Amino acid sequence: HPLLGRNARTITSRALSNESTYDFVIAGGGIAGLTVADRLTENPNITVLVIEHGPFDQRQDGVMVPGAYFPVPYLWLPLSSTPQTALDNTVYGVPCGRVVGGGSVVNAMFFHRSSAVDYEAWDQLGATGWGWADLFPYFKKSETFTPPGAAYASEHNITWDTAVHGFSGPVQASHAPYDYPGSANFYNGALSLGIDAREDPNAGDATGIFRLERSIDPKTQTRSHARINHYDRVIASRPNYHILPSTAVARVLFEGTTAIGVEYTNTTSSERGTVKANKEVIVAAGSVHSPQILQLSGVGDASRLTSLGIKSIVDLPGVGRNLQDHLVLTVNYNYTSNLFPNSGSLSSNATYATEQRALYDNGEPSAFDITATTGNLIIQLPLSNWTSNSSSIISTAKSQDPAQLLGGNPDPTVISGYRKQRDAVISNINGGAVGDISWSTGPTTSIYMTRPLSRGSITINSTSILDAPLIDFGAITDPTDLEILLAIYLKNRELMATPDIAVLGPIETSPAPGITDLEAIREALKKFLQPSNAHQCCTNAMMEKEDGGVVDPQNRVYGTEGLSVVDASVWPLVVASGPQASVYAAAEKAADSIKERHGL
Ligand SMILES: Cc1cc2nc3c(=O)[nH]c(=O)nc-3n(C[C@H](O)[C@H](O)[C@H](O)COP(=O)(O)OP(=O)(O)OC[C@H]3O[C@@H](n4cnc5c(N)ncnc54)[C@H](O)[C@@H]3O)c2cc1C
Repeated sequence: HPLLGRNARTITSRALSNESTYDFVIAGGGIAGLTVADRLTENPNITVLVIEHGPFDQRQDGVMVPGAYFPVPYLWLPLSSTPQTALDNTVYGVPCGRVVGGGSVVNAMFFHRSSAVDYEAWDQLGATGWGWADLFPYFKKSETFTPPGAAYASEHNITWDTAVHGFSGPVQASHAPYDYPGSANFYNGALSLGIDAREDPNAGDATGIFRLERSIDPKTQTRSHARINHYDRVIASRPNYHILPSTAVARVLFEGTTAIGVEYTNTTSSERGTVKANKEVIVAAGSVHSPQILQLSGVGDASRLTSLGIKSIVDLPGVGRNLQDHLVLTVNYNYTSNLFPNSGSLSSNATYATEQRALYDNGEPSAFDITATTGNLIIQLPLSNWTSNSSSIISTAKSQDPAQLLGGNPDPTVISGYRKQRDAVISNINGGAVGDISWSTGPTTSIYMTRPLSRGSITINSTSILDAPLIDFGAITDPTDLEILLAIYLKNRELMATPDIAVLGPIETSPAPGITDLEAIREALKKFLQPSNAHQCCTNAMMEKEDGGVVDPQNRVYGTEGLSVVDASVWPLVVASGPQASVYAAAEKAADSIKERHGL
């Protein structure tokens, strides 16, 4: 092979010709893309080219140092939503990473699995073979977990179950060796409300209160991201693994319905070219951009694509439908007697910040070990633990007409899949978590709504990859979601009123200070709600084609040959935890499936 033998860290388009051929071409070098590239190139006879829209990061503090996380570099800018009809037509930013390593380079580094019931729902919805027991070995394979020291762990209520972790995988995972004193108040306040302490959320039950594991190398207290753990880690011995950065995959090239390569364009020089794939084109551009690439390639709703002048290769109306994310509501407080230090201290107290930075640089426990502005603890609960009103919320959910909710005359297959998803979500609503509360110990408490019933979409609006697609979160188009959010918000008021937290003197400043009328609270929540926590998924769902599905359980795009999708866009349902641990595990599983079908 002409490209073998070059141990190129990166490859430039000048080194490629339109005749250049790899076994696999991967569109998008984020978490899933680099995980799969790493596993495929374990075989020295297999060549892989990853084409990534963004550049390599420069290992600056904003990437590597948890406490220096804000402002976040390498976000995809500008990227915005369509006006959100249920939120007064407000337009919101769409947070995504655009860098080699994708979301793992810019995310808040929380690294944890969801409850088994979430993956069981995938399996039931058509992702056959993707249940908890199927994914479990891949969760272990993906991580090297380093538990904290015993004394520190017992002082800070950190517990874990060794049997469920991996100890030789690529992602370095650990607990922060530092915490603010207010965390104890949060923890004890939660227990006093009857919320269970979970020994280890990674064991199949991710409900209760627990300390968050992070994708951070405990030896250096720096981010373990996909470029480090699935590229830098192996590249010295992999001349068969190439990355072409700062280049957009413009479309997949077909011969009939067989994918034979891709067309790409440099994102700054607009230089264009094509490259061939012998065995497969693997799409891994994330849940916003993977459906965009498929649609631009003629894979999607045929009538929509034809109206833009794109030749239809396969009519798959589910491409770009089923967009899900976690919604975020920030509740702000002034504290009359908060403890020092807290998560606000790094920005408000220069002496403390200088002292903590010196400790960090010296390798000692420091506030810089914690992701800036976010707490170490989280509460995740099912609906019936947030509210005594769950049966009335379930009735609201059941009374909705799925076809009406989707809007825009959706294909009957998409409606059919949505109905099945709703049944699965509603039947588990008192099982797995539907939302979270995390108090940073400083001015902000974050409420996450992690089990939305509303659905959004990604739809191309031009024939160019350099134009953003229409991104419609469909936020709270199902009014049930607002009721669930309201329930969590009200529970948070109870939490803040427990003696352990009340002693700190929290005074709410937004979104609904002093308001008790429920309708007025709903309106206030809508004003402060963010439709995205950067956890977009599910836009190329692994479901039956008759249910609006896009890929089969081996990640292959229906109606095509040589084309697969491996990123979070293939999930049928969003998981009710930070997604990245599940993206790594699902990509490990996809890599095994690809190897198997090619006899590798
Ligand atoms: C700000 C932020 C904070 C987050 N915090 C957390 C957290 O704390 N915990 C957690 O679990 N999850 C978190 N996430 C989410 C998590 O990072 C994502 O779920 C995960 O990265 C998704 O993986 P993926 O492989 O599907 O896509 P990505 O990792 O997003 O990778 C997709 C890649 O494809 C590239 N691409 C797009 N279009 C093209 C194209 N046309 N051609 C070539 N390349 C293309 C993109 O540049 C990107 O690098 C966060 C995400 C963000 C953005």
